[in-house]
Amino acid sequence: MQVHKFGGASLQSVERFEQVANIIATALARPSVIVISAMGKTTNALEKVAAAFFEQRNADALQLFDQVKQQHLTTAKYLLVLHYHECVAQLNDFFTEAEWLLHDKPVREFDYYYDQLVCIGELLSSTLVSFYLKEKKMANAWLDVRDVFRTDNNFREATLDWDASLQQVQHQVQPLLKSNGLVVTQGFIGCTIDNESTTFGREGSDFSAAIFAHMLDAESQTIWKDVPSVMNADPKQFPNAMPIHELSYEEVIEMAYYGAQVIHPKTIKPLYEKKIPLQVKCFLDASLPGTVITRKRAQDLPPIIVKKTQQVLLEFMSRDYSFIGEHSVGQLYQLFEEEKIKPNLTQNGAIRFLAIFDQNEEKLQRIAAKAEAWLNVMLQKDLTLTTIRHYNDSIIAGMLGEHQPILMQQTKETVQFVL
Ligand SMILES: Nc1ncnc2c1ncn2[C@@H]1O[C@H](COP(=O)(O)OP(=O)(O)O)[C@@H](O)[C@H]1O
Ligand SMILES: N[C@@H](CC(=O)OP(=O)(O)O)C(=O)O
Repeated sequence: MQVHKFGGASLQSVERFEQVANIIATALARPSVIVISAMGKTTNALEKVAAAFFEQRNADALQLFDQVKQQHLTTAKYLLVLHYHECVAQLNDFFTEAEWLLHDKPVREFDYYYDQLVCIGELLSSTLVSFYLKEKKMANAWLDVRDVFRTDNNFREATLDWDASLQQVQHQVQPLLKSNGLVVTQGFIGCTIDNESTTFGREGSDFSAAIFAHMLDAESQTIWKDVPSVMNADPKQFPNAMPIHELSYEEVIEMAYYGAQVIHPKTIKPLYEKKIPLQVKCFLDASLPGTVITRKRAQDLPPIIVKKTQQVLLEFMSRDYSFIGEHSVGQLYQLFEEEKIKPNLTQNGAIRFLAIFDQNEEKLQRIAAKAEAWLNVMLQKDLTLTTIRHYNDSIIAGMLGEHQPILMQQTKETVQFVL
């Protein structure tokens, strides 16, 4: 069996739904599990709904949610004739799930409401895909993954209960695959034992697909993207980026760790453990070779560049020339954990500790305020963190130009600098 994942970009318009259905008709083996992300930028839109609700701007939240609703209803109208009413009935169930909550008052933490609302994106898009495949005479079973993936209640960064989830996969998914050939389900989301929805963190659908691949001993997992393959840099930032057709799990895990937004970092481990190849293919042209990721170490890789903009530097300095030792750094990491925020790069000096983060004004201000109890703290915004794997001197010189980096770290394989 195979696992295929279609991300938001592959479902951002009616034409793209048609392309996805063509790929499913022609390029997928049976049985396959099809893991679906939310349409286009729906997750961002639902994040705004959650924020408005939590600030008790219920009317705004309902209005923002209505835009999400209309977008899905319009898509259903364009895609479906035979199965239109059945599909709208299922979409309405999820609309009601969200609206029921949006009329309420928040009494729990933000992350809980975030997950209850944001998970709706995947439930809606997978419903559309499932009915559209039926419309195209492709039998399939739609599965609410919340009945299968058990997680803890660490909302927005849930941890999977592998044993409990494996049992559900065996009891529910395997029979569905046998009888239907195709199972359409959601990425990114799961559920606690108390029936509360959870999410695995932004862009977590690749990870969901890898969980299925691992548990079902898939022959392969394929992620369908809007790029020809994994490239040696984001082609949106570097138009001359080159395709890379073969990569090792290790290389991809490093790329993802440094912030390449092409594959979610948690995806590799479940595949690595079962030696399942990960393919990245282009949904715009399925005949392109794409990238195959396996245990095999690729030779002669070009420099691989990951550029993260909108970075913020927090500089923590000791007040009295005492060293910033393990204890102080440990306390800082505790603050980062409390705020559920991870530094992208750190550097420890005698009396200084530097940490680079993605921009998140509120969280970073809170960390700075708390750390000021024992340290001086400075914050610098609008920086760019560049990571180059397999670098050479000329590429570093070309990227630095006349600039002097604020921070630079270099190992044999990787150089990182902040400008
Ligand atoms: N090294 C890279 N190779 C290819 N694409 C990359 C790379 N780094 C970043 N990207 C970006 O990843 C995008 C595809 O991922 P994404 O938008 O998350 O797709 P989806 O949401 O559909 O899964 C591409 O459009 C590209 O801009
Ligand atoms: N919809 C979620 C999960 C996801 O993985 O999406 P995508 O596959 O489009 O990156 C997000 O946007 O974070």
